[in-house]
Amino acid sequence: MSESFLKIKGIRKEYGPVVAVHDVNLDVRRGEFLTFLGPSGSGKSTTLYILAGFENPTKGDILLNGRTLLSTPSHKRNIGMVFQRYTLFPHLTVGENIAFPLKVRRKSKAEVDSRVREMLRLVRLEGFEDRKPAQMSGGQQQRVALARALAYDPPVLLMDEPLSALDKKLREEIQHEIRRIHQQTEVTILYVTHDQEEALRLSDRIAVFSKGVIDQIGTGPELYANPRTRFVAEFIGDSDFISCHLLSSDNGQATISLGDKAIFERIPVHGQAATGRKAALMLRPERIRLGRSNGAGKGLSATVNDITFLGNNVHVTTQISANETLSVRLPFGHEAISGLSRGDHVNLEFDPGAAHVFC
Ligand SMILES: Nc1ncnc2c1ncn2[C@@H]1O[C@H](COP(=O)(O)OP(=O)(O)OP(=O)(O)O)[C@@H](O)[C@H]1O
Repeated sequence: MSESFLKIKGIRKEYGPVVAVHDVNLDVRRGEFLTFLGPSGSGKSTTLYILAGFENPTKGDILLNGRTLLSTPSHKRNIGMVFQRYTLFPHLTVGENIAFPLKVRRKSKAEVDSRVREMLRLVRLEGFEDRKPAQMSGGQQQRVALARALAYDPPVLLMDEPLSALDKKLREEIQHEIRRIHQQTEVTILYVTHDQEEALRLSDRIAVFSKGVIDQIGTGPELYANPRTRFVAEFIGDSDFISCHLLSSDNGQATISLGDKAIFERIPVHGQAATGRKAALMLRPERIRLGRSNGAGKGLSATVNDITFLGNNVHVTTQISANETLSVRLPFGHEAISGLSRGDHVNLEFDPGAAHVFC
């Protein structure tokens, strides 16, 4: 992974009055696994279709190794695709499906046969060569689709929600396979999903889409630890937002008050910070420390509302004011939970770096 070899420059796409993509800019590195993550309608698929050549942008350009792709028709772009709806040819066998893009490229029979065997090995489907797609499970079919897309060694592979039709267990299994295949082939992958867990599991970097633009791009841990917008904070990881007052802000760090007395300092602040204004404090449930209240704690006073057992975690909902709650997640067996019950008074603390203020 080094130099930028795929560049998306100022892409905009209008469908009549609908602006599907406003202004998307992206530098993709060779060998990178980059995921477009965002809610339905945020412009992920449209951006991918423009890369594939199924759609033309209203504005902007796409460069592969410094040369525009827009003048090259879709079938000549040499880009692999695995789409949820871009299914296998039902009348061809698995082997014939994988061989198809090679035959189109007029490869010799010996080359086709050896490449089909290699691809079947890569997706761990040796022995399935003569089956028809209908005789295979959904997960196996997607692995064949992956083999077919990779057969001619494309520099870039586009995947649009390829696993959305599969159940959770199978999805995880194929995610694992996709990761292994990416590491083995070093193909550059652009992957679309609206599932944050899938994005975090697979990607080197994630581009978070919102309303036709990329709100933020970074590795999973970067987006989780340093979300620049409230939207990204809500989309990656779990979070609660409570209202606070901004007392002062300096150099990207804020001092805030919560309720009447609790004051917190050095909290990263985002947006147009205006002293004296109301803002939203974001906290992750797993970054809050919960202790028994002795009335002298320097954190937030709260009352336990509910305790839910979730397997390896325990989720504690606390009431911090008449109409605001805050969730705390603790590992099962944590000493803070032992003997804890509804109605107990507790003290909640967090490190300044574990919180964010959004104005
Ligand atoms: N052919 C089209 N004609 C008109 N509007 C379209 C067309 N294709 C997409 N749109 C609109 O553009 C916006 C972005 O759509 P797009 O499919 O790119 O979003 P997405 O993030 O991929 O969503 P999903 O996860 O639901 O596929 C949506 O508002 C959609 O309705």
